[in-house]
Formats: sequence, C-alpha cells, structure tokens
Amino acid sequence: MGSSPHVKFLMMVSRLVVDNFFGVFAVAVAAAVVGRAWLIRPEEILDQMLTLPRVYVFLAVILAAALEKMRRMRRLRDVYLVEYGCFRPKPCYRTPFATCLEHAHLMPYLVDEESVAFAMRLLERSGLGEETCVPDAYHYMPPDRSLKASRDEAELVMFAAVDDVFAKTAVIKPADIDVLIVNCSIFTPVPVFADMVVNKYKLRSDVKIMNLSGMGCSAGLVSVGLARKILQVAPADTRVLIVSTEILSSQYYVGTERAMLLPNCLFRMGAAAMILSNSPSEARFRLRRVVRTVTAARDADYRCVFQEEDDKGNTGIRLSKDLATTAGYALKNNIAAFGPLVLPATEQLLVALSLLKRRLLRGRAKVRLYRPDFRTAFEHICIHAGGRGVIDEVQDGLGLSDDDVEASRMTLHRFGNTSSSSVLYELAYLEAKGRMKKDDRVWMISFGAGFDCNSVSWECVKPAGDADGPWAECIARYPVQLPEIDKDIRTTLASTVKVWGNEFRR
Ligand SMILES: CC(C)(COP(=O)(O)OP(=O)(O)OC[C@H]1O[C@@H](n2cnc3c(N)ncnc32)[C@H](O)[C@@H]1OP(=O)(O)O)[C@@H](O)C(=O)NCCC(=O)NCCSC(=O)CC(=O)O
Repeated sequence: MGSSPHVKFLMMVSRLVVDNFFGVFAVAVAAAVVGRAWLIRPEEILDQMLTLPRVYVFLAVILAAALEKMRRMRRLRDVYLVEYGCFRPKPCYRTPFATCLEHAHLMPYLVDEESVAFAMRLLERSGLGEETCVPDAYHYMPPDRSLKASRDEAELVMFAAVDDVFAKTAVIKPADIDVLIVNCSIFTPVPVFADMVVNKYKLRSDVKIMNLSGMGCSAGLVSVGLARKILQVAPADTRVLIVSTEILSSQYYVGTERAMLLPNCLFRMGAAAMILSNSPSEARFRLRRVVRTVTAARDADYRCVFQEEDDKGNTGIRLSKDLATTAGYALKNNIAAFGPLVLPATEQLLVALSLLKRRLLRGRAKVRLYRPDFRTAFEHICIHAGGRGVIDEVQDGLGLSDDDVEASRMTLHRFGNTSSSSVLYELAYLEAKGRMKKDDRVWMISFGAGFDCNSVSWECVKPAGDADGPWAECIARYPVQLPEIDKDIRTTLASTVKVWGNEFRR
C-alpha cells in the first residue's frame, strides 16, 4: 500500500514522539513550570525565601549536598573497550579439505570409511572455507594430544592476541593491567592460562586474576560481563585485560560417533584479547548492555554440548543434533530480557499491542506475535560463528538479511568456529571493511555449553584508524560467494572419499 507524504510525515512524528517519550514529557513539564514561574515576579520569590527560618535553608543546602554526594558514590562507572586484538594464523597452519581427507585416511586409528565420508560431508556443508587453520598438533600423524602440544598452542595464540592488543594501544603497558580474565573452555592446565599470561608479560604482583573454563563459546562475553561488574565499582582508570581462546590440541576426537566427530570439522584455532577500562580516554567502544541467559535447567539444553567418552573410551565433545534449535530457544529467552533495554519504544509498543491482541482474541483467532526489528536498535550484528546451522537459526529467528549476517558467515568461512573469540573476529571484519562509524551500535550474540546465551551491546566511540588485524591480508577477497547447500546433493568431496579410500588401501 503506497502511503502519501502526509501519512509518512505523521508516522515519522509519532515514531519520534513515542521513541523519545520521556524527553518530550520532561520538556512539557519544564515548559509548564517556567510558564507558571513567569507570572510570579522575582522579588516575590525572593521575599518568600527570606521569610523561611534560616535553619531550614541551612538544612536544605546540607541535604542537597549529601544527596549529590550519595548519587555520585552510588553511580556505576561507564565501561569502555579500549582496544582488541586477534591471533592471525600463518598459512602453515592451513587445513584445506583435501588435507583433512588425506589425513583421515593416513590416520593409524581405526576410522571407518563411513565416518570419513560423513565428516567430509559435514565439512563441505559447514560453511567453513579452505583457509581455516588447526594447531600443529593436528598436523601430526597421529595427532599430538600431549600437554606440551596444548601449552605450545596456548602460548602461540594467546600471546599473539595479547601482543596485538598492546601494539595497538601504545599508551597502555602490561604493568598498567589491574585485572586479568582468561577464558578457555575445554583445556585447563596447572598453573592456569591466567598465570601463563602473568608470567609472560610480567604483570604486577597485585594483579587480580581469574580463569574461566568449561563455559564454551559464550565465555568471551561472560568475561566481558564479569569485567563490567568489576569496572563499574573500581577506582577510575582501572584496566582489565581479557583473553578468550579455545585450545584444541588435546581435543582431536579419534572415534566414530557422528555427534563427536562434528567438533573436529567445526573448531579451528583462534584467540582474541581485549582491554577494558572505566576511563573514556583512548576508548574505542562504550559498553552498553550485557544480558546473560542460562537454560541449563532444561535437561536437553544441559546435555546439548557435552564432554564425555564414547563407548570405546575415546574422549570428545558431543554436539547435539538439536543444538541450533536449542540456541534458538535460548536466544528467544535472552531477547525477552535484552529487547526492552535496547529497542526503541515504537518496536516495544508494537510487541505489546500484538500481545494484547493475542490475549483479547484468545480462542477466536490465531494472532502471530510481532517480531521486533532489531535493526532499528543496531547497525551491526555479530552472531557467534558456531556453524552454518547456528547462524541460519539466528538469521531466521530475528528476520535478518544476508547483509546483516555477513560478518558472521565470512568469519566462519575464513577462520572457522574459533569459539569465544569468534565475535571479535567479526568485529574486526566490520572494521576492516570500513563499515564501523562513530556512534554505530553493535550487538554481539554468543552461545555456549551449559546452555548459555549472551548478548552484549557496544557503541562505537572511535572507529579503527586502519584495517590492520586478522583480516589484513584477505579482506579484499571478502565477502565470498558461499556454495548453495542442497539437502539432496551428495557433495563431490564426500563422494570421492570411497575412491580415495580404495587408493590409499592399495
Ligand atoms: C553440521 C551442519 C553444518 C550440517 O548441515 P546440513 O545442511 O548438512 O544439515 P543436516 O542437519 O541435514 O546434517 C547432515 C547430516 O549430518 C547429521 N548431523 C548433523 N548434526 C549432527 C550431530 N550433531 N550429531 C550427529 N549427526 C549430525 C545429520 O543427521 C545428517 O545426517 P544424514 O545425512 O545421514 O541424515 C549443520 O547442521 C550445523 O551447522 N549444525 C550446528 C553445528 C553446531 O552444533 N555448532 C555449534 C558448535 S558448539 C559451539 O559453538 C558452542 C560451544 O562449544 O560452547
């Protein structure tokens, strides 16, 4: 239905009024007060004040000062992202599909043809490209799952990310870090990774350290939430360093259970480091909202990402077939709390009206609830690059366009599922493409074992000066055209598995 310019204008005005209701209300009240005060002469006001007993005036002044002091003391400080950095893998860590296939066949373990074909089919359909990287340990035959290999991988990826963030924030030195939070889900050595970072960068002896483990891919945003709680009440100029990673070396699954083979296909090496502060100087983003939703009370959700042994005793992570649906459910719960904090009033009003309509027409007609348009609240959305299925689910659930999910799909294609660091690679993609502008709002969504959904929103204070970062060498090639995924087509690589298998056996 075409609408006339008058209707468009009226709609624009009503949107402005509804979205800025409190502002409009405050202006109206202020206007009324000024209007009334206008009628009273200043001498009258002064006379009335002078008739008050002195002690009342004195008490009023003291009370006002005390209230102001209390307000200042209770006010939570704003939190800022000063800078972030990501590990950029060298080409020697690449694992093209053909290498994975060859590797699977040369593996000394009893990996049957069917499992190899299944893994290759998943790989081709997963949304990962040919340039994703795995640690050295995976390039060995058999994979090196030793503690040393895991430590080597941890040092490589974490230190590269931390070096990157310190290189970008020339004014902040390791000695300026007051709090350190490191998160890694599936591997936790003794001493923990946080100690490893303290030792490498010789952080101060009074640094507060925390090491989060077992929280899956959402742990990076959980760390941001934790840092925010600390910074809101810490003295001014407190700095928190967060390091988010997943160490894969010890996790290569060597059995034949399909649900446990999936992580081998999806997870790739990666790490990100962030410096957060409660001082706005040098800040690049302002932290706006953090909302965490835990659905672990539901048994199916709790077992959705589960580390265990298969019936032959091989340890691995079992990913449920229903993971994408579980993620959709968790997101629904999450946005029920997050939406009211970020959506403009018009969108909230439309949701409320559709709820009311549904209630009034209950039993008589089926009313679809209004799906709020989150693009009215955010210019950019970074969805955890958990796998093609996860991104599809969020895109469908929120009604997003292909452009809205480009950063997530391209990150999955170039870097794979890098777990808790993936949303930072996505932010780096947007910046490398030069799409981030001052005042732009960003929504990061992550999911993780538990099950857990996290939303974090940022506002850009200062866009990146250049496109340096993990995308520096390849950004010109992106976005790439992703292959059409047809349910009925058995892909080429998977169908060549049998032929290759026979060749290898000869
Ligand atoms: C794996 C996929 C790319 C496959 O896509 P397809 O288009 O091929 O879809 P599909 O679902 O029909 O799957 C193809 C075949 O794989 C099988 N299949 C799929 N997922 C499976 C699973 N988890 N366990 C066992 N089998 C599985 C299907 O039964 C089917 O087999 P057949 O053909 O024989 O019928 C997609 O399903 C996907 O992205 N899923 C989500 C991946 C995921 O769990 N990511 C989160 C990681 S955890 C994370 O990020 C958070 C954390 O760790 O904390």
